[in-house]
Amino acid sequence: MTVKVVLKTQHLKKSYGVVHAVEDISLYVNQGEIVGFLGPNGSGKTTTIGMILGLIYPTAGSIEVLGKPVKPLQNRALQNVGTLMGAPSLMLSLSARDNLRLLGRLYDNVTPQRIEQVLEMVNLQQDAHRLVKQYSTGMKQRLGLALALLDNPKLLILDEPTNGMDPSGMHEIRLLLRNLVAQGISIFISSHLLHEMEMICDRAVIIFKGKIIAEGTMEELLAGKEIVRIKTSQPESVSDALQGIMHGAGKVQINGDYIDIHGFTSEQVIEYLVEKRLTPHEVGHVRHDLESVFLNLTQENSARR
Ligand SMILES: Nc1ncnc2c1ncn2[C@@H]1O[C@H](COP(=O)(O)OP(=O)(O)OP(=O)(O)O)[C@@H](O)[C@H]1O
Repeated sequence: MTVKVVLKTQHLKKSYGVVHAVEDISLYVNQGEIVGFLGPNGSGKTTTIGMILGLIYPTAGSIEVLGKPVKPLQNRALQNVGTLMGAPSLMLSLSARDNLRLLGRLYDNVTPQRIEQVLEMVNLQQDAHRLVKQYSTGMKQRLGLALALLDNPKLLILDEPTNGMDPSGMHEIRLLLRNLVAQGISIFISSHLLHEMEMICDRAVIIFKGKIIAEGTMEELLAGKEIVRIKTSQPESVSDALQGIMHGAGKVQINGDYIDIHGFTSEQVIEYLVEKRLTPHEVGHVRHDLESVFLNLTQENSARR
């Protein structure tokens, strides 16, 4: 079975005078995937999404959505795309249902049944009659997603949709997005909330200063990069000795009585310790999460520039 690509950018670039907001972004989203677009503030996520949505003219590069090229200010390629950028624009003095009715008028096929369907998809039926000004941040974001879903999109493009939400609100959005994917919708989602994204996404593209610095499935991004943690009563001298032997490779961090060693396997660390006749109290591993992968990558890339 061939995998269908629902979003593809090639060598996308955007400069504002001397500011290179996006330098060379080539990425793709396969049908049925949730792909995270991750990067720190100012790394170029919103600019990239603006170009994908035809809102910003690229300086160079190409974009294809659902097999059609995206041309700025022409929305033909974006007919089957739903989007939510940050906090949604809502009519606070209307109910959620009336917000959906109002926006539904912009589309040809939004029936009252479809409105009830999207309310159900985002789990807002019980509160659909309430004024939106009484809604929590999480409920407003869910209503924003309902608006994005109104026209039956095949692809959702979400820019920081969980910003400002508490853990329970994020949990709901997480379940909701996984549910949408199970129904055949593909999702491209930007965020700097790495822990959240690790739980939501199938794949991630990590950008830094406008360029991709890593991409892959969560398993690929987290694989093969163990942190070895040793416990010792002399962390300073053990750390100095390790750094001396490692010749600048890897990274050694002291945390109280513990030393975390990045970039080496536990066998290598034990070999080094034996060589120096150092005996730690314990040698173990710490689980590598997306946040530590990300921090290491951004530190490495900052050092290189
Ligand atoms: N209209 C503009 N004119 C000049 N520079 C801009 C403009 N828009 C964005 N930039 C710059 O481009 C870079 C990327 O910004 P962008 O908003 O795309 O990043 P981001 O990853 O979405 O950040 P955040 O997470 O803070 O929203 C930043 O340095 C920003 O200051």
